[in-house]
Amino acid sequence: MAILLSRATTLSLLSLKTTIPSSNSTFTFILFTNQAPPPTTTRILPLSNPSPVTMSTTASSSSAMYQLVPEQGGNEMERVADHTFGRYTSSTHIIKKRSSSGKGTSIVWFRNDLRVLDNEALYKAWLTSQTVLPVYCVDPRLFATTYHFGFPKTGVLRAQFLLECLADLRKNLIKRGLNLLILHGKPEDIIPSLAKAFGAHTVYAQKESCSEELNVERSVIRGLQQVVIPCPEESTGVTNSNNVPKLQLIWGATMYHIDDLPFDATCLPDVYTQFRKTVEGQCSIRTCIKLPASLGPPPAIEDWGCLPSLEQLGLRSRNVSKGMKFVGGETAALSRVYEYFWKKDLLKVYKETRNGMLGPDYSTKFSPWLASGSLSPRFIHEEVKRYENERQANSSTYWVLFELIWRDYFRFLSVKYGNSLFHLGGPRKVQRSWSRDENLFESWKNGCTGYPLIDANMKELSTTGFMSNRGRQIACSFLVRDMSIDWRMGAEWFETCLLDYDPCSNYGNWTYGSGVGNDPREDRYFSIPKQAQTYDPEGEYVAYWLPQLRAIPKDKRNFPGNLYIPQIVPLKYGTAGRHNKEDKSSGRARRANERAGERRWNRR
Ligand SMILES: Cc1cc2nc3c(=O)[nH]c(=O)nc-3n(C[C@H](O)[C@H](O)[C@H](O)COP(=O)(O)OP(=O)(O)OC[C@H]3O[C@@H](n4cnc5c(N)ncnc54)[C@H](O)[C@@H]3O)c2cc1C
Ligand SMILES: Nc1ncnc2c1ncn2[C@@H]1O[C@H](COP(=O)(O)OP(=O)(O)OP(=O)(O)O)[C@@H](O)[C@H]1O
Repeated sequence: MAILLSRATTLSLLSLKTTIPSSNSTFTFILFTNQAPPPTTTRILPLSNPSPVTMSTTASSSSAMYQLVPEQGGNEMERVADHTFGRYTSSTHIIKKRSSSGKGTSIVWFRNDLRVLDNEALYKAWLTSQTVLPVYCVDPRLFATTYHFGFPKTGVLRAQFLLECLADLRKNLIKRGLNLLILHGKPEDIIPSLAKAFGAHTVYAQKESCSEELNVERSVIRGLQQVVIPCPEESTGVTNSNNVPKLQLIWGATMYHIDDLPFDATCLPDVYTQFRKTVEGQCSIRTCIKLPASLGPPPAIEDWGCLPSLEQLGLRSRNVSKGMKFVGGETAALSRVYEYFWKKDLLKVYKETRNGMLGPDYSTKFSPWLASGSLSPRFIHEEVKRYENERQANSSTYWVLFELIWRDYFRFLSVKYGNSLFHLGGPRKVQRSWSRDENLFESWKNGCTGYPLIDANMKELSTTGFMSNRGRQIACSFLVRDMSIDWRMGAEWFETCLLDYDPCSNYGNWTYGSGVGNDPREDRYFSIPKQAQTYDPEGEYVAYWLPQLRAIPKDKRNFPGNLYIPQIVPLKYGTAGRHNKEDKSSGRARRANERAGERRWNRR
C-alpha cells in the first residue's frame, strides 16, 4: 500500500517499509524527500545527522570561552541518567496490568514533552497497546515568523537545542526497545496518515493550552475523523466503535495536575499569592510514573528518518562563543538536576543566589529543559523532597518549588484567559498608547541603549539564548516603561531567542511586567541604577558582556558616562546611584512576598 504524505515537488523518494505486527501485513510508505532547504509545504526531509553535541566542559575560541550546562561530560551524563532511570524503572505490577489490556497499535505524538521519564502519554500508549509508534513532526510553522513583528519564530540556538533534545529522546527510546520516527511536516497531515497505515486505535499526546497549539490539536482530530481503520483482524480492546482512531490528550506540563486543582482552571485566582496558597493548602503533587525496562517491540520500520540539519530548517548554524551553552535533551536535564542538587549542593543556597546574573550556578537553569518537556516538574519536586530528607530542608529548598508554582500559574492563566494573554491590553484589557519606534527597539534588541545593564543582558540573550530572571525583569521594564515600546515587540523577540521559550511563561511574564497582566501593583518599575547597585555592584556582569568596560573602575562600570555609548533615552525615574520611590516600593513588595513564602515554609 502506498501512502502519500506530501505534495512537495522535485522530490526524491525514500521508502519506508513497515510491518504491522498485529496483522502481519507489509505496508510501504513512500516518503518524499527534497534536497533543497524547506519549506512551505509538508514534506519529509533528506535527513542528515545534526552536528554532534559538544561534551567538553569549556570551550575556547580565539577570543572567548563558554561554559557547558551541565558541565559534566558525556559519559558522566549517561551514568547519571541511567542511574535515575533505574530508580524509576518498575516493577512487575504494571507489566502484569499491561499484558491483560494492551492490544493493537498506538501512536505517541511527541510535542513539548520530549522525555521518557514521567511521560504519561508514552506510558498510557504502552499500557493500552501491543505496539507503540513514537513520532515527532518537525512542523514548518515553528520555523516561520512571529505573529505581529515577523521575527524568526524559533531562533537558531533554540532550534539547535531542539535537535539535541530529539536526538537524545530517540537514544533513550532505543534503550527501552523503541525508536522515534522523525518526519517533517504538519502534524495534521502526518498523524492521520500514520494512524491509517498502522491501524492505530489511539494517538496519545500532551495537551497544550495556547491557541496555536490548540488549532493543531483540532486539525489532527479532524484528520483522524476521516480515517477508518480497515477490518482490524483483532479487537483493539479500546472502545472505538467506528474504528476511528482517537486523539487522547493528556495534561503533563505542570507540577500540579489540572485535574487536581480545587477550582476549575477558568476560575483560577487572578493573583499569584492566592493561587499559590490555595494549591499548597489543598492539592498534592502526583508522583512520577514508573516505567518498565522495555517499552518495545517497536513497529517494524526500516528507516526511522534522520534529524534535519539547521540549514534544512532554513537557519544558519551559529555557535555559542561565550556565556553558557546548554546541552539539549533529557540526559542533560537529569544531569543538571543531579549537578545542581547533589554534586554541587547548591539547592540549599538557591534563595540567596537566585537573583544573580553571571554564570551557571546562581539558579537552577532548569527552564530550557522544562520548556521542551525534557524534564518533568514533578521529577524536580521529588528530587527536592529527597534532598530535604537526605540533606536539609530550608527556605531555599522550598523556594525552587515556589518558583515552579509561578510556572504553573502562568500555564493555568493561559487556560483561563486564552488569547488575551497575547493581546496588547492583556487579560485586563488595559488601554494605553504604545510606541513602535524602530530605532529605539533596535537599540534595545541589539544591546546598544547606552545602559550597560540592559546592553549586557540583551547581548547575553542573543549570544546564548538565556537571560537571568533578574535581567528579564529589568530589560522588560526598560523597554516598556522607559522606552514606552509596545511590549509585544519585546515578547516576540524573547520568543525568537529564548532557549526556554514557553508561550505561557513568556507572555504571562511580559503582560505582568508591562502592567496589563494580573500584577496587583500597576507600575512595576525597575530602576536601572538601583538594580545595578544591588545585583552587579562590582560591574562584573556588565564587564563580562561588554569587554570595553573592563578598563573602567568597578564602581563606574554600570555608570560609565561618556566612557560608553550615549544613552538612547533618559530614564523615566531616578538618576544614577539614586533609588527612587517606585523601585523602593517594588523592593518592598518583593520582600513582603518573600517573607510570606518564608512563613509558609516555616509552617511546614
Ligand atoms: C519578561 C520575562 C519573560 C520570561 N519568559 C520565560 C519563558 O519564555 N520561559 C520560561 O520558562 N520562563 C520565562 N520567564 C521566567 C524566568 O525568568 C525563567 O523561568 C528563569 O529565569 C529561568 O531560569 P532558571 O531555570 O535558572 O530559574 P530558577 O530561578 O532556577 O527557577 C526554577 C524554575 O522556576 C520557574 N520559574 C522561575 N521564575 C519564573 C517566572 N517568573 N515565571 C515562570 N516560571 C518561573 C522556571 O521553570 C525555572 O526553571 C520569563 C520572565 C520574564 C520576566
Ligand atoms: N504558542 C504560541 N506562541 C506564540 N503566540 C501564540 C501562541 N499561541 C497563540 N499565540 C498568539 O495568540 C494570538 C492568537 O491570535 P488569533 O488570531 O488566533 O486570535 P485572536 O484572539 O482573534 O487574536 P487577534 O485579535 O490578535 O487576531 C496571536 O497573537 C498568536 O500569536
